[in-house]
Amino acid sequence: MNYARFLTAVSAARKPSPIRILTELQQRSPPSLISLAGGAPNPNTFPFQSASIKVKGGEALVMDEPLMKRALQYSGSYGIPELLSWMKDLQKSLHNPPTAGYSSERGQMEMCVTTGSQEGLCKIFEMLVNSGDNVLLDAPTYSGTLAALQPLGCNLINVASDQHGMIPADLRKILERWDPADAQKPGSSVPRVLYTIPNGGNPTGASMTCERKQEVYELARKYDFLIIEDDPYYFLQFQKVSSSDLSLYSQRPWAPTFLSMDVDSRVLRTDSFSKILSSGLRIGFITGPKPLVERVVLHIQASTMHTSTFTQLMVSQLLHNWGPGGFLKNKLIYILDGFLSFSPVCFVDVAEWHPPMAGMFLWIKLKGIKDTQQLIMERALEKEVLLVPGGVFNINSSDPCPYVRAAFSLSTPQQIDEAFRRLADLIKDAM
Ligand SMILES: Cc1ncc(COP(=O)(O)O)c(CNc2cc3ccccc3n(O)c2=O)c1O
Repeated sequence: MNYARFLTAVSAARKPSPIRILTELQQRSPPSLISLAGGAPNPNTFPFQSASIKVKGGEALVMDEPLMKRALQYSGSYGIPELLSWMKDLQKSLHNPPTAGYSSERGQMEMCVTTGSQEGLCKIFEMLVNSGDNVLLDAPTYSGTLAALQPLGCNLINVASDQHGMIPADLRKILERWDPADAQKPGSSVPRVLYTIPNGGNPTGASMTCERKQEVYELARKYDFLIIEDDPYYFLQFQKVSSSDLSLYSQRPWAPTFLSMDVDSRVLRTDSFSKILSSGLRIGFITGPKPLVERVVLHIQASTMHTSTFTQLMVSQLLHNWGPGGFLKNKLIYILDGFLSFSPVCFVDVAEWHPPMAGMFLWIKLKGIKDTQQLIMERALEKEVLLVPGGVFNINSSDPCPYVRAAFSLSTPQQIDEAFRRLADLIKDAM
């Protein structure tokens, strides 16, 4: 793969930070090394001495004095080694990416820790998207992605989707505007990036089938574009997995990921611990070709420097205590029966929806309502119910949109029923 043609001028201009090189050199050196190089503060001056964090149903995480000094100090921009190696093992076990065995030049699988997958997305977009570029994505889509992409001045091209995710036939029809042979030509307008949320889409709850992913990947090969697989709801797929035995993952009932079919090293995958361990800890991961992950890390060096060392160490201790099998056993059970059995009678005559396949959202079309913005932002609060008007998930948020997004992660089944009873009243009043 010729990655140079995918980089923005800003990303191509980034150079390794000399200070960060020294930090990483020091971290790889024996304790006998005396460094007068890095401008790191002396942890003996820090007020925090140790910590013990109680874990539900498991052993406490202990940070004794030496570990606390490390936790409070600068660390490497890729992420701390023990967390990265744990995640690399998990990615290889779950997705068996062809790129794991590639050379660096061929796009060997590499990873870095990000401060939430939101940071990862933001830095990936800054690396790949120039003003005026054509970017493919299924809409509606995550409003945080639109917020990161639209200020870059790119041209967002909406690929139709349904309850099974992006529709390859529509993507093919869009791409027929271009000759694939032009893709590598300088100044070509052939799209170079496709963004999608393959599981438990936000806001739709839709998940892509294996067949659709394969068709999209073949189109990516034909027109030579990169795929950004934003998958924070991967572990929130409702089809139960019978075993936490990693070796069985190749037969798991879930559709394979784009990462697992990436023979060309053209997939950048963002994962997140927000929906399964903690959203406030801000831990995400990028998995992708080494030449591209390296450039994201250069941006991290010049911005956040690295994700909190303390947070990374805390999560790493938990994951090592659980082991990969324990992690999957602990975190794959995410069934909100209350919502999945959701079918309040009061609601079916005023709205329609598809049951979500994963994630935490329901995408609801309100019958007889042209645009939900005013209904939700002005009238819903009177009825003491709040949802997100669907327009915020569309490329043109001012276009009328009859949908609302409901999140079912924070409410009890009883609260959900009551909320929809109130919404049904609101819709009937409005009609
Ligand atoms: C598809 C997709 N990709 C990336 C992210 C970012 O997750 P991170 O790993 O935590 O950075 C998200 C998070 N989505 C949301 C976050 C959120 C935070 C506060 C309040 C509301 C929020 N609502 O509504 C959201 O949908 C997502 O849905």
